[in-house]
Amino acid sequence: MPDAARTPAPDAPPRADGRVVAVRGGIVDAAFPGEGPRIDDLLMAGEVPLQVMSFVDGGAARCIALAPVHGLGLGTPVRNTGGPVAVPVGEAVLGRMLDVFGTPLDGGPPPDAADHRSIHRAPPPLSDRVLRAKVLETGIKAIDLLAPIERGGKTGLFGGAGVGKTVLLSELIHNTVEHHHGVSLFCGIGERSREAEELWREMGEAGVRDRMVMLFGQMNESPGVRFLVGKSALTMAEWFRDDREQDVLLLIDNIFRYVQAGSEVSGLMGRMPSRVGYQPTLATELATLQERIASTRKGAITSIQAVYVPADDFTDPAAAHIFSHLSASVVLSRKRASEGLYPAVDPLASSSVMLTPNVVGQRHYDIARAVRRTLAEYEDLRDIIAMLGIEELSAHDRAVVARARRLERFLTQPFATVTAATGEGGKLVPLEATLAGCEAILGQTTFPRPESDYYMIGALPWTEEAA
Ligand SMILES: Nc1ncnc2c1ncn2[C@@H]1O[C@H](COP(=O)(O)OP(=O)(O)OP(=O)(O)O)[C@@H](O)[C@H]1O
Repeated sequence: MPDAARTPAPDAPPRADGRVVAVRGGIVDAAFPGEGPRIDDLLMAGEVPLQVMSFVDGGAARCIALAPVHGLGLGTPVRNTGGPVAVPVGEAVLGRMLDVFGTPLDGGPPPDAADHRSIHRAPPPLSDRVLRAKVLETGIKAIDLLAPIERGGKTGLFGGAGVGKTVLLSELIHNTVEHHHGVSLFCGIGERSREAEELWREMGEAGVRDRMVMLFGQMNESPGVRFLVGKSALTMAEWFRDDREQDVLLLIDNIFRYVQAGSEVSGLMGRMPSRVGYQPTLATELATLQERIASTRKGAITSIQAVYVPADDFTDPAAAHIFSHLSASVVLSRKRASEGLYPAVDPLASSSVMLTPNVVGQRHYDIARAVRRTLAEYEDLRDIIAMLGIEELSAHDRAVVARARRLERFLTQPFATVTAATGEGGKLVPLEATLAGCEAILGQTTFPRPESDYYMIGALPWTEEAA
């Protein structure tokens, strides 16, 4: 059924009222005397919005509550709005902080939007999609060198708890939103509300709020809200792409929380869990969202998604499924974070489909490979060093270690978003300076400068002697 037909007309005749017949946690069953609602319809049980998820034996609609269910009881009247959850779309949402329904969280009036659209939409057909193979430069050395972000593609920032995903995402927003021609959309799913408020303030201070929309369904919200807020954000992004033919930068913190909300919903619905306790529908649920994040002839949606990795286990089914949708993966490592090597990008585990000679050029490709090789050799030597000491290494291996340790430090970088904590200003490094710096270190055979000189700097401030 086309989406337009599913969007409720404001003057649609009210459908027959139903009644609540069961309430279990966030799940509500509603029975209707005559023609009942359809899947995805939005119902109102008193003040509590419900979305129809399935039908139980006997015909009652099984719904997920999109607000706390306090006050609901058996017999509470249920009204069918006649359409699915719909959000305001258009210029009116720019500069606003909204929730899953497009209701303001910023204290302002509701967005004055001419149009509302269903949040359940099909992805664009394959024939409309385009591949651009262009890189989005971020000014972050480790990312631009080893896992270049694709314009119009999807990038994941993977990491366990507290390794710096949110900090890295904020820095990427800081570095890219200002230069991005088009609009930016930030979608917060299941994270802390405090971080949301900080980001809102920072965006105001940076003066980019009027080109940005922020949507939040944070950790204090019901699983239904966290499950749907990503779709609300995409519906708004699609309007800018399709109706305005603009490029959109879509930032999601944290896509794992979407999977987790789906798993909570599934559990509440009484579905049997699958691998590692996840919902049996994990792959389809993730695909419904990820497939919509697509670039078409009209405009590109570039998305950067933070991905929480439970217990640092990268084989976790949620992490593995998310990974399969991405064109670039920036993996953050706990070991690097513990050594203070921020951003804690793991140079060997991070990757991007952009890192080929055809896209980034032969020189960049060769330097990235040489950096990886040097760091991999150092990894292999670490055990020997731990057991026998560095003195036992050959002169060649000792030079590899010296180069690798300087490269590791050169790939750290002070961030503008953690200035207050570190006492330093942020440093944006052009790709050319990153390449030149790595090339210089790779070419070194003597090492007159101590490793610490390379730590938390921007571009190399001196000319390296390649003697
Ligand atoms: N680039 C950085 N420079 C300096 N410190 C950093 C950097 N990245 C992270 N940190 C430190 O690590 C802490 C945790 O970072 P952050 O909140 O981004 O982690 P996270 O992976 O998003 O965690 P969570 O999963 O709990 O949301 C920060 O408060 C900061 O102290």
